[in-house]
Amino acid sequence: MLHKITNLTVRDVRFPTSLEQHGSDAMHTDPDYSAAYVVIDTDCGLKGFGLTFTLGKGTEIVVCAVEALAGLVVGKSLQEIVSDFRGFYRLLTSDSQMRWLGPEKGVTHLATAAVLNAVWDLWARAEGKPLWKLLVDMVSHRKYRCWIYVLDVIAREITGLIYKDQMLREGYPAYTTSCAWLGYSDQQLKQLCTDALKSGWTKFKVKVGADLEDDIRRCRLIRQMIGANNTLMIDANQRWDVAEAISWVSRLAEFKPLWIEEPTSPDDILGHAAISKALAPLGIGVATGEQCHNRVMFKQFLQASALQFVQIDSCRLGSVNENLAVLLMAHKFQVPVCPHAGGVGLCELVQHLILFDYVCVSGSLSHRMCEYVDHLHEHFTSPVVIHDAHYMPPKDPGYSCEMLESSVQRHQYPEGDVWKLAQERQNNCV
Ligand SMILES: C[C@H](O)[C@@H](O)CC(=O)C(=O)O
Ligand SMILES: [Mg+2]
Repeated sequence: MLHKITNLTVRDVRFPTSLEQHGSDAMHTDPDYSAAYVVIDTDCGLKGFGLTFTLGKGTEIVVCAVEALAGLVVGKSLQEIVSDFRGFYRLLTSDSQMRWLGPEKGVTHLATAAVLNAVWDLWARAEGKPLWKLLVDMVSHRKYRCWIYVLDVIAREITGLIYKDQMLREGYPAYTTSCAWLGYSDQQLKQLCTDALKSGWTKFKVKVGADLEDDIRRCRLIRQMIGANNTLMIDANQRWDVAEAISWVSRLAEFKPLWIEEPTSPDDILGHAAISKALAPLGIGVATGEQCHNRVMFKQFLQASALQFVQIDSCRLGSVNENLAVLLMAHKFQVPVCPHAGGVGLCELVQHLILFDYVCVSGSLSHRMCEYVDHLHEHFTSPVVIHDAHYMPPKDPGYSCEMLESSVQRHQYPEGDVWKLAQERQNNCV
């Protein structure tokens, strides 16, 4: 069957997470976790679902960008796309008028991610496999032709499939960010840590960067809660300049964080290198990637030894195609990949990529773990399964991107019931 694509729709779906400060950090104090949600229809009735993640306002701009790309997708068949996926990736990212808006960064790249995520979902569904298994099988059949530009640093040899059974049995290790968003009270932090420890979590991330004294208090509290042997990470979401990052994190070194995440501007590669060098004697690494535009930036981060943990993002980079390139480069440079997840749908998507990374690329769990955030999974038709702080490999065909239609309708902005109600409340207050 050819699976000719007959239609592409995109919707602005938002969740009012800011009301309870879920997802808050030093730079994003009121995030409403949102998605530009794409559905691809085909002539045989099979659909592909994809999304990219945003924080509320501005999702409508990503929706416009997806609409601008739709004409490049509709009318093509799945076979046509996947038989030259590299060409299709270039088509989406190199349109001679659209590329001026990027290239391969910002809104247009988020839109590319949403569209390509839907295409990969469609492909995995057409093959009747979860996406991670489709990728693993592609490697065993030597069908990897999805990356460009970075061949100079890509490792060609890919390890075998010996780790698959282990993953199916035990799952992929995860850490939680859910206990310590910046807007949570100390009481809330304590309660959430207690619950998480009971559920088997051993690795925790805490938001920092707004106020040093607050950070010291919160890091002390969380370290007391989790004990000396569990793992702590800290995340500043780009709040500092380079010198400030070094002095601030040095003050937090007594709490033994494994990494400082996004200490400064995500574009400052040499700044990250300087921070990495200064913090290495304290045993603190630098992690970044959730706002790293593309594989070319990652290549330079790796070449400059500017990060010690690569945080791929399933919706920031150009979907699976570009994430594969980054996984291979990280392997080449022997830097562990610890994906960014959370948001809405990011856990659902990125679990496929990290499973592939373990089974076919890295074959190692040393200093490797995938982020987990305990929000909004109930809106997906195949939500993540976490067991004993591990991601259990998804079994359903596809890329786990499909949302419940009832959830999409309720949260569609601005006409969904959730937003109409919020608007009415606001009008009554005025
Ligand atoms: C605004 C988002 O919640 C951001 O804080 C997420 C993040 O940095 C992370 O999960 O890491
Ligand atoms: Mg982060």
